[in-house]
Amino acid sequence: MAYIEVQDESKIYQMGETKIVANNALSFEVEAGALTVILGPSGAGKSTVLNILGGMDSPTSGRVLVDGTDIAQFNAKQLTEYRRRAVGFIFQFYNLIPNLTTRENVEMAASLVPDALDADETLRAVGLGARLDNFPAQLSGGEQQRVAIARALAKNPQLLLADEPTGALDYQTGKQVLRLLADASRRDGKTVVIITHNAEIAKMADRVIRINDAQVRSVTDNPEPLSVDAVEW
Ligand SMILES: Nc1ncnc2c1ncn2[C@@H]1O[C@H](COP(=O)(O)OP(=O)(O)OP(=O)(O)O)[C@@H](O)[C@H]1O
Repeated sequence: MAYIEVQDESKIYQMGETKIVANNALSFEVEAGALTVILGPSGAGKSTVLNILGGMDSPTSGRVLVDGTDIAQFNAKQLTEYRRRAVGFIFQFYNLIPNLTTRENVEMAASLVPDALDADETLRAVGLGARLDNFPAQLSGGEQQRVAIARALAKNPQLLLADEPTGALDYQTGKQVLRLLADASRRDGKTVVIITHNAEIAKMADRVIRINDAQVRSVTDNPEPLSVDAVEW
């Protein structure tokens, strides 16, 4: 059984008289420990499905099995527990707390779970050992995104979800961030899902799920995913 099984998942937003079908009967699987990219243009429905996988939203219909449990059926309390314990979420614009230091941002996330990793060690592992007492505004965009990755990793979740994690970063900095996410899968066995509109980034994935116009258009496995260093855009 795959770690994630999305079955016929639809999400419809009702805006007054208008219905917006953001996800239209999506079905796909994500394997445990693999690096999966969800690829598609702006408006395709990628963030919608990632937010559902992250327990931040629920589908209108369909099943979303994560490690054998259908999170589509979760009530608000169960979703809160799931978000806290099972998922590390990385946003395009980092979403750090501006008046907490790097260390405090990571410690706060770590305090949500019983088996958290040490905040300082996790920050050292992403190359930020010298910036523990800095505030987010004192860091570059790439450094802030690395804090956000450390914050997600420190909770030690099985699942890492990243929504356009390199979207606000330049090429070299984006590569550093992708390298950390690839290591989380390849070295640490985390299940990593990255959404992007960049087809080049998809070449580093074990599996690429293409979404367009609210539907899954293809699911392709890369027998030989490229290393981050070989990916160019
Ligand atoms: N909360 C919401 N209320 C109403 N419509 C929404 C909501 N969230 C998303 N949508 C709509 O659903 C569709 C899919 O949006 P989504 O953000 O999932 O796409 P995306 O592929 O992630 O795009 P982008 O890369 O631009 O973020 C869009 O038409 C969007 O306007």
